[in-house]
Amino acid sequence: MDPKTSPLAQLKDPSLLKTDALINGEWVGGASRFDVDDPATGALLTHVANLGASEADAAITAANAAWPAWRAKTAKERSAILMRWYHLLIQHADDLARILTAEQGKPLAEARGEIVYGASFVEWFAEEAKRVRGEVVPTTDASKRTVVIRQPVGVCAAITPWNFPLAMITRKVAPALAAGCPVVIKPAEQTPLTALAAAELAQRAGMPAGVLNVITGDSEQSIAIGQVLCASDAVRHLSFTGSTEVGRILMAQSAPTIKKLSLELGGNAPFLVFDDADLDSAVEGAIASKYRNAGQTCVCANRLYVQAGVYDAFVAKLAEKVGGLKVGNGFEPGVTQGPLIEDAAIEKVERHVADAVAKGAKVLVGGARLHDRFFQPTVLSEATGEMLCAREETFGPVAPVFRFTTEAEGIAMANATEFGLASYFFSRDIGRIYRVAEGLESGMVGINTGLISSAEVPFGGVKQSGLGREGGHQGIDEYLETKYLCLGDINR
Ligand SMILES: NC(=O)C1=CN([C@@H]2O[C@H](COP(=O)(O)OP(=O)(O)OC[C@H]3O[C@@H](n4cnc5c(N)ncnc54)[C@H](OP(=O)(O)O)[C@@H]3O)[C@@H](O)[C@H]2O)C=CC1
Ligand SMILES: O=C(O)CCCC(=O)O
Repeated sequence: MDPKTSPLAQLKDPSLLKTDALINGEWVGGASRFDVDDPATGALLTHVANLGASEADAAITAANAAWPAWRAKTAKERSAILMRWYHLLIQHADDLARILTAEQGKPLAEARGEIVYGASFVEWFAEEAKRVRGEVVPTTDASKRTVVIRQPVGVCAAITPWNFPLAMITRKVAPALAAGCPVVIKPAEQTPLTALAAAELAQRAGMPAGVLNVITGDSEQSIAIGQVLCASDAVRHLSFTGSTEVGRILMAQSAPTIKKLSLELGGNAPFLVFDDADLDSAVEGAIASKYRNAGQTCVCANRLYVQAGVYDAFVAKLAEKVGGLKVGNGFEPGVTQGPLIEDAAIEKVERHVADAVAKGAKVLVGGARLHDRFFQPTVLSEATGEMLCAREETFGPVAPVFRFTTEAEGIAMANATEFGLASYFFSRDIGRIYRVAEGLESGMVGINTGLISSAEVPFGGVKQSGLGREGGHQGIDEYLETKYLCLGDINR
């Protein structure tokens, strides 16, 4: 790409554009580079250090060496560094958003929203660092005292996806750092630049060398890096967000070292609208949930179930609103839907739509690729359980709308999946709200809202959507070991 027309040419602070990896406080170029492209234009943005197994090993060694001093800092000292990092992320939000849109494609305003959201995990865990408490347990033996303390687990690895290039890193790394653990981050091949810019700001915040390391690599090297991270005895915890398939591989690879795991995997979220719902609010919620990040979010509504009495009215209102969404390059003002991340992603969306139409779905709006990686925001009515979109995450801007009659049937359809990350429903009946919220098999339930994420709540799934919780006061527990101390003979 011509450096003058590159979206990255307009950074207020060009030194945020880092293309080397960060190991032990040093920027490392490596022997080869891989391309990072703008998914909206296909143009080359830059080349990034293509590292592999030996550099992953070096990063683990550096992190392990940095651990004693990092854990020995007081919580207040670690908190102060995290708070400085938070302020720098916010101060540079415009540049970070620009980098994020350039490599990921989401509209600039949405990218800026992600920077603020991503930074909020750093702020939250800077505060939580000071609230890691132990316990004194009343004993049944008068000669003993029993105490429980909590200590950092050790070196933590974070493997993160392209759909939230900052937030998926900070949601893992901030609690680890707050707890006293050093980290090795492996960002996605498509979106290393946001991760590296955030790492540069962590350096400026005073993060000691080796405490925060970023290893970049292409897809092939990612596999090698993943193997090293999983096989290492020094790495005590691995946190991963991405596909269930890769989550399973990492879990198997971590078995020999019995690593602690946090896994945030596929979603296939159901979104139910009951006859008693406020329909305008349900349509608004569906748009927010389904079309955020062009449908490329693991908590995006994937299957919309609407009760028979309001089905026709709901789909008509939804189709009308979806028809008004503006698709285009994320840097264009007013655009709400950017490109999909890669060719394989748009091909999957096309496959799901073609399959649904072949099996009887009607296209109410959209239904086709506009050009390149841009897909029309789509609403399909008369969706049924035999369609691919009922079973697999589409990860794109397609809303298949299924019909149900009774509350029990709606819950059963929603739960008919091996996944259980988020679910949503709209109802104004308080009894139903409790029944359905308790009946849905998912780690999170949005009730009369399509947006549920924030730093202070526990994010995570049940069933094959993963293990552990990120965010909330629970988020730091993943990075702490519980140790029980038994003091005997106290009367001598
Ligand atoms: N739960 C969620 O938030 C997400 C779900 N997905 C789902 O997954 C599908 C595929 O997306 P994709 O990006 O390929 O997701 P992946 O699960 O393949 O990738 C996520 C991260 O894992 C890395 N990775 C992939 N394979 C390995 C491995 N064997 N060892 C170590 N690291 C590995 C990737 O690196 P690299 O990029 O270098 O290959 C990336 O950093 C999407 O269509 C969507 O359905 C995707 C992203 C997020
Ligand atoms: O895993 C994802 O797809 C990111 C979730 C975004 C969020 O925190 O809402």
